[in-house]
Amino acid sequence: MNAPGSNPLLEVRDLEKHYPITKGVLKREVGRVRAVDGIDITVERGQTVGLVGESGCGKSTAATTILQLEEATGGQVLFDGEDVTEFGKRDMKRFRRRAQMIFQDPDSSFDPRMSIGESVAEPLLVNGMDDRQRRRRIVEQLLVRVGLQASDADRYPHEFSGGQKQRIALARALSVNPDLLVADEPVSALDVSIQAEILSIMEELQREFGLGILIISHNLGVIREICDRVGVMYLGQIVEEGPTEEIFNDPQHPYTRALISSIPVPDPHLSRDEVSLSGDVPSPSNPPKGCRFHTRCPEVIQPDAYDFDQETWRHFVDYKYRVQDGSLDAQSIRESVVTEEDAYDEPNEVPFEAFESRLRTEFSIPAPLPDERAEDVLERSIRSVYDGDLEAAASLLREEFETVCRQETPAEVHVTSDHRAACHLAEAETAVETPAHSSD
Ligand SMILES: Nc1ncnc2c1ncn2[C@@H]1O[C@H](COP(=O)(O)OP(=O)(O)OP(=O)(O)O)[C@@H](O)[C@H]1O
Repeated sequence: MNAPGSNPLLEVRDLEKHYPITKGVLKREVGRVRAVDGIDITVERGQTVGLVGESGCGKSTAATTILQLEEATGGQVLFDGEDVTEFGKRDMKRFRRRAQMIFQDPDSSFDPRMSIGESVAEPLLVNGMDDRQRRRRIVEQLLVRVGLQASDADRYPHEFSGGQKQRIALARALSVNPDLLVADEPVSALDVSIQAEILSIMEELQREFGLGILIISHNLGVIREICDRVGVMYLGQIVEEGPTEEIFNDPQHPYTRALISSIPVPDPHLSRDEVSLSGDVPSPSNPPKGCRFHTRCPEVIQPDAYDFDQETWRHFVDYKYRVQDGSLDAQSIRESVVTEEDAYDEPNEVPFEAFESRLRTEFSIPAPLPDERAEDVLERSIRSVYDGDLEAAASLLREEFETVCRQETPAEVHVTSDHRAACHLAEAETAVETPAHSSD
């Protein structure tokens, strides 16, 4: 940890990596893929910090941008207090030694023609250690340190299993005595039985070398195993961040809750209510307005005027968004009625009642809705969909069923002094618990 007043090992501030989307021969920029869209994360010496989220949330881009393997489009990466994004050649070389990375696929990390000894020694050579025997001694010590044998230095990558190769990758990363290790899905390509071994070696090495580790994983189980702190990433942003135990025991963001609920329970007799998330992560080239998670959030907030059962409300909002983005296909609903009911031969023979009933079944929307006014608007919107006028349906729904989750971007709130989350629900709760905040 830091001496008072000294800088954290790594401090990422408002980091952005946007990829331009270009068109035509002139490569005119017509949009941006917001892969990383303003993240803050800190890694102290001797600390392990996890970055977790589904595939496509921007974790790998965050890692490569932090390490300057890709140029940031905004923000700062402070390493020991110095802004890495402004480093010249010499400082960059020093940074490249002090901050090492290991990847998911240990196979791709090695040149099959080089012996393990040569591969592990490579960073030493690049950093100017010309003494061959000294290099060899260090390599042998490191191989033993990661649970292999000194004589393995003379063998070749194909002679090792995936788990052994990941141990060798660790030995190589540590050969130059780094301060920071960034590990991108270091165990997800390995058998579950081997994963625990690699994680425990990482923990031991971290203690021994006083390393700061940033570990990236889609697997919260892995993160819980070894991290002191966790950042939960969704669509290029960190939606919740805090000490690991707090994140697991008192998750504030519905996305975190959904990820936690999907961790497999080892004992099949123990059950947990798994929160299922509908659909995939939306495209970062056109992220949803307001809270980016609202298009999939099981806890999306209802307008004050309604008191729907939450699941019904979620299904209802799914219907609304499908109407609004124009992806609801009335013809396929008619066709499915024809396929399932003998009464009709052609899609255009399907009457409104059968169409409506099929649509409600598809979206799990009960008939009628418990609220009369809502039922009236819903019914009129389904009538417009039936008539092929999605525009009219969309405008009816837009006016009636708005959620704060789409209307407003949630502010980041501090649940405790070092646990933050960006969700309207967390905002409401902290406002109740700490009234002083509301008057700020
Ligand atoms: N070079 C690129 N050009 C355009 N878009 C990119 C580029 N690299 C990544 N992306 C996009 O950025 C988003 C984030 O990708 P990234 O690989 O960082 O996510 P991830 O959370 O690490 O997912 P995974 O675990 O699948 O690698 C994705 O939508 C991806 O398609």
